[in-house]
Amino acid sequence: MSPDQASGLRMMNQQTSEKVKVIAVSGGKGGVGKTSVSINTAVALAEKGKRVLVLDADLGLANVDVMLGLRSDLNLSHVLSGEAELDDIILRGPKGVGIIPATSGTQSMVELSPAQHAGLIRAFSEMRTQFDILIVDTAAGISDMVLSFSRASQDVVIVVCDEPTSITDAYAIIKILSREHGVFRFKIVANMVRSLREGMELFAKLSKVTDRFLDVALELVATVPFDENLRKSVRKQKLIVEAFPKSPASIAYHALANKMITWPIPQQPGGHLEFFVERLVQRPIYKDDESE
Ligand SMILES: Nc1ncnc2c1ncn2[C@@H]1O[C@H](COP(=O)(O)OP(=O)(O)OP(=O)(O)O)[C@@H](O)[C@H]1O
Repeated sequence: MSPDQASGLRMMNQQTSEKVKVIAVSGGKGGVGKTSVSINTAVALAEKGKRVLVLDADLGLANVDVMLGLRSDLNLSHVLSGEAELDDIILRGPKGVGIIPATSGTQSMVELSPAQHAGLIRAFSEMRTQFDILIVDTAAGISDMVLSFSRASQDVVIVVCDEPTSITDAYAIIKILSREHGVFRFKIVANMVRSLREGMELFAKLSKVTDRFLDVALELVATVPFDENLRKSVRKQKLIVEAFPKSPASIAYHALANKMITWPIPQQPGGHLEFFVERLVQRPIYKDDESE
């Protein structure tokens, strides 16, 4: 770490005296409902009085634009290049939820130049926006970027739906994160299910393969029903938790938000945001070339 980065982290330590919870939402396969889970749960958390930031690392701004009608020409890449401050690029969504549009490129965080590393750390350390919870909506697939964000977060939520490709992709991301990045605990959201029972069966299917081949702990943290009102709310450019607060999926997002609030923040130095940024730019510590 360069002296510049170290001083940036120290500064962040002083400024972020309050602990921040960082939660990554991944899934492997696209279209499983990561963004819906991230944004709706973020708004549900905000309704419960939490200050929430969503880092939209999902490819492009299309999602946020379509779902919330928000547009921006600036994203994280402008922050990394020093053209903008993090505070300048934060969009305000419903209930004051802050949204950081990430870069739409596929550049990996571990491949950032030293200057960009320092820029990222400085950007977070100088951020004036105060918040309690950072939700990182990662991109589809298992790129380095997705892996770095997941590794750097305190909790990794994996969204899965009952399709063979979704289960295979969820397994693949859990495998890489556990074998190569030292992440062993995963919180599973069963999405688009028809009943609680179907959600539990889906969880059981995934657990069966992970138990057999991997040394990981999975926990089912939410079962989100298939809900037509999601599509209807997208058409209204509103979130379902706003447009249809009593709808089954909205109720599930609120239940997940209630759980998130209870997830402990580790007492290690990792409780703070600087730990997130430090880990984001670090190379993987664990390397296991064994393959199945
Ligand atoms: N529980 C649900 N019931 C019905 N439709 C859903 C549900 N969850 C998500 N969807 C719909 O599925 C589509 C994909 O959802 P979303 O954009 O949240 O997925 P994603 O995993 O973020 O996808 P990508 O990574 O490709 O952006 C959207 O049209 C969304 O409205």
